[in-house]
Amino acid sequence: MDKLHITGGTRLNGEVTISGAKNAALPILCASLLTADTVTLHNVPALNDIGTTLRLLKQLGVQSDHSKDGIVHLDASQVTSLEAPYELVKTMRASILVLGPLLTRFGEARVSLPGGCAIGQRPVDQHIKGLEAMGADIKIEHGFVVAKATRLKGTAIRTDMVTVTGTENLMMAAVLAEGRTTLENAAREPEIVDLAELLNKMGARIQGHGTDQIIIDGVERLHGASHQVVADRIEAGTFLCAVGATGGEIMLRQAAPHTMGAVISKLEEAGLTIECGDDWIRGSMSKRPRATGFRTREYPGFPTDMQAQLMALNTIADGTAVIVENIFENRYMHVQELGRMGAQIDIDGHTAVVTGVPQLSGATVMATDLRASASLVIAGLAAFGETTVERIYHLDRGYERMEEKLRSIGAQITRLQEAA
Ligand SMILES: CC(=O)N[C@H]1[C@@H](OP(=O)(O)OP(=O)(O)OC[C@H]2O[C@@H](n3ccc(=O)[nH]c3=O)[C@H](O)[C@@H]2O)O[C@H](CO)[C@@H](O)[C@@H]1O
Ligand SMILES: C=C(OP(=O)(O)O)C(=O)O
Repeated sequence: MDKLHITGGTRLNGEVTISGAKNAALPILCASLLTADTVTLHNVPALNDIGTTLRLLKQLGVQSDHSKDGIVHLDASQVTSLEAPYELVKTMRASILVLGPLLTRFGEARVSLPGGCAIGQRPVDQHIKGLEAMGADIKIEHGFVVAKATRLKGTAIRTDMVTVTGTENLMMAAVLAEGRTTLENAAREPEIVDLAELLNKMGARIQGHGTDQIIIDGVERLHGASHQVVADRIEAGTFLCAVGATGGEIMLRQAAPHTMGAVISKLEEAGLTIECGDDWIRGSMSKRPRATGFRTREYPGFPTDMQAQLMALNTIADGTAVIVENIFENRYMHVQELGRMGAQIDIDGHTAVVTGVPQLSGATVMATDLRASASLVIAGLAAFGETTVERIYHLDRGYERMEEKLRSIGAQITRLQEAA
């Protein structure tokens, strides 16, 4: 299993190109199942989760190629299987996103209950409830969601909570359903807007994406389209936290600052100077960070996927920050590892109280999930001495060439490859 070795204490300076968003690219790849024509995607990041999704689609019969420059062509004209097996689904939450497309286009699907980051229970009851409301017959059998329908029928669906992949699955199911579907309490994340824009290019009739009420008028069939995946706001936020922790100046290219309002304003509160253009962000830091409390919320609130990284910045801040994680019940697994580096963090239920220390000290730590891994890298970059981050396969699920990008702006970070 690969590890990262970091020598901390170097300021970061330079330019980084932000990749396409994992959480937009994954549903968009699954959307290719909705048409027999070719879908061409640009700006698809080279990540383990993308590889897993392409393998899953291949197993269903979808032909694809992923070029080095991030272009993927997908052809779902010959779908030969309607089953997503456990082996391909176990590591990745987003694999549940083949359920809606398969069911609505082929009337049947058998999808293993998904894995993904172990940050909470993460049931898929709202996906199932919504599809049942559209007329699907669904059973859970031997760890699989087994769904059947003749043609799904549009209806009004109100999910009990705001769910990102739930909204995506139901939106994809609704595009080929008979009549109008209204999704109430819908998620408003930029990745949902990106998916809806692709679907509309394919001939879908979706309105209201980006608001909490999405209206979808079903059509008989969709056609091929070409689409550029939106920039990864979490990757961009992670790099800004890194420069906030080490000091220095970073220019992020091909970023989407309009999707990052809550993160940018918290980072400014922490002391970074941030300037933005349409597709770039410049962030600089020349002092010790200020303690900055926050509560995670659905978009446009502060994203849970940035909680661990901003916590890492708070560990060396001046003052005490109160952090509340509202989305997932088990998303503080980085706290113990940050503690090994000298961080002072107390947890009480959903609340973490971080008392900043002047300096962290390097240690061997273990990554437990994707964003937890990123927080340990940030802590290692800022710490005095050597840090080894173990189990970085989590990081490889969601960050494209992270250590190369960090090295290009001056970080002393290397990957230690070990035979499995
Ligand atoms: C691939 C992808 O896009 N992953 C993102 C997606 O995950 P994901 O789509 O899994 O997250 P959800 O928005 O669905 O989850 C929000 C909350 O609702 C609960 N819930 C959700 C669905 C359901 O049927 N029942 C239920 O109880 C979840 O356990 C969680 O507590 O949004 C999360 C919240 O922004 C992000 O952290 C993930 O990075
Ligand atoms: C939690 C995440 O991913 P997933 O939903 O794929 O587990 C994430 O991207 O931070």
